[in-house]
Amino acid sequence: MKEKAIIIGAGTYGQVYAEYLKEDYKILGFVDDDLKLKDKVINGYKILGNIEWLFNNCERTINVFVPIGNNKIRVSLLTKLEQQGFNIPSYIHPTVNMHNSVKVGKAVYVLPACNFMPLSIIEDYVMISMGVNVAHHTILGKGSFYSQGNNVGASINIKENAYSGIGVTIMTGVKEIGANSLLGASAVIIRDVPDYAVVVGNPGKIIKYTNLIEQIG
Ligand SMILES: CC(=O)SCCNC(=O)CCNC(=O)[C@H](O)C(C)(C)COP(=O)(O)OP(=O)(O)OC[C@H]1O[C@@H](n2cnc3c(N)ncnc32)[C@H](O)[C@@H]1OP(=O)(O)O
Repeated sequence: MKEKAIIIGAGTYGQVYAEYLKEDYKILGFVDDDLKLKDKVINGYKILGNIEWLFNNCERTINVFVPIGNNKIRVSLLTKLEQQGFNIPSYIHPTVNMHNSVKVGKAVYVLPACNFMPLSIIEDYVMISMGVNVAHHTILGKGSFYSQGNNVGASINIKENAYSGIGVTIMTGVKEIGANSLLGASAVIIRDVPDYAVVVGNPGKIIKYTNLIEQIG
């Protein structure tokens, strides 16, 4: 019998994850704080209640997934769920090619057709969209996010909550991508990126320092 699962966030990512997760879990429905969604049914799944309802009413044996692109929101919810004793499994799509030396943290989400070379590390709460390639010895830091088609070189330390837009390339030779940094769509990163930097273009250049991570995803 399939284990039960609830998905936090009924937005587009939540709906996509429901389609993947239903292969392995009995999806009970979504939890969402958006009042407009109260009592609605989305793609066949009920909105069961808001986040407060989940914490106050659900058994701790339930599996909870939080496929929310906004790093700050995802990390804060997963931290609270973990502290409160909920199961927060990872989801790795069956087409993902991951060498058995790759270390995978808690509540890591990886969509189809990603490739991970030996000895790469995926820390807790990382979210990865489809078609992302990660070379050896690279560390994807806690709570970071990778949009579709990212190409990440070898031996790069990507720090917590970094956000990488669609089609980004991070060249081997780069040592560090800063915490809370944001790599714009299609950027080609050839130098280290400081914390909170927003980098765009080829070659990638810093356009500002800001906490855009608060808003994006
Ligand atoms: C499955 C999925 O949905 S995956 C979706 C993943 N999301 C993404 O990939 C989006 C990532 N976000 C971006 O690339 C955004 O453009 C950001 C965050 C880098 C910048 O956003 P903002 O702060 O709003 O910057 P804004 O739009 O004002 O642009 C500032 C300047 O940078 C330029 N710029 C912005 N983004 C890019 C980019 N990706 N590449 C090149 N130049 C860019 C703009 O043209 C503008 O230049 P100008 O000042 O000469 O006119």
